[in-house]
Amino acid sequence: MSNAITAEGLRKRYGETQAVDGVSLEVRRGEFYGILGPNGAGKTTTMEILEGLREPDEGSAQLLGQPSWPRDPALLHRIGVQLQASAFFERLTAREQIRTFAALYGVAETRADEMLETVGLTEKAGTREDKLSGGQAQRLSIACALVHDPELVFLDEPTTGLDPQARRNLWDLLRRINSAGRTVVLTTHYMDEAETLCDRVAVMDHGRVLRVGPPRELVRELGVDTLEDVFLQLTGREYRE
Ligand SMILES: Nc1ncnc2c1ncn2[C@@H]1O[C@H](COP(=O)(O)OP(=O)(O)OP(=O)(O)O)[C@@H](O)[C@H]1O
Repeated sequence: MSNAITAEGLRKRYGETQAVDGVSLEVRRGEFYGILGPNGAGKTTTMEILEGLREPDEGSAQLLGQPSWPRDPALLHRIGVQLQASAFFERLTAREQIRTFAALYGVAETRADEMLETVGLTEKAGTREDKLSGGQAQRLSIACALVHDPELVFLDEPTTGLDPQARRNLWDLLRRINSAGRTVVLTTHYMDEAETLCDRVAVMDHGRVLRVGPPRELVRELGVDTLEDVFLQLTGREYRE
């Protein structure tokens, strides 16, 4: 079977900024894959190209065996993308939001309500999206990305802004999804998160992939103690500004 993702020679420039500068990577089916890098490393742009939301200037990506660009509507049912909270439908409650996403995918309302429960938002089901806290909106966006049980899920910094308990709950949820055979690709600024969840990580900086491997192997190869040390050694930078 083909990889979940195969990307070759991706490049993307915004004006003077070479955001992505020759990224090639492979994500296997069923893998939990992390993209790490300092601010501005090109993680989000790379994800957007992989998701088929952005056209690369050069290079190409295959998503579940299909070209990611031009966007193939048949792939939409098979992938889940966590959108920013600003992409919610205006003035709908949490329940209405996720039921709307469910309806777009032809998924039952009961499944939408279950997902709300899974991310701990049942009590907020009747709250309008603009009245949710940052962490609650974050969890709602993740629930919306997962409502149609996609084979491949993309999450961009999913636990940023969550309190420790919500973060653990989300880790459990992502582990369950992955154990059920789903492929998960995420970006994160938290090295403990990458170490705990990811089968392999790609460390990026300046639009390039510097190194790929299982966290523990990278630690061993570089002769350091933690993934944080790996990050520091490869990028020469702390992982947060
Ligand atoms: N739409 C855009 N227009 C112009 N420049 C952009 C755009 N999107 C990203 N950039 C620039 O491209 C570079 C890479 O940005 P990108 O968001 O991909 O990095 P990132 O690794 O996700 O960063 P962060 O961790 O801060 O989210 C940055 O220098 C950013 O300022």
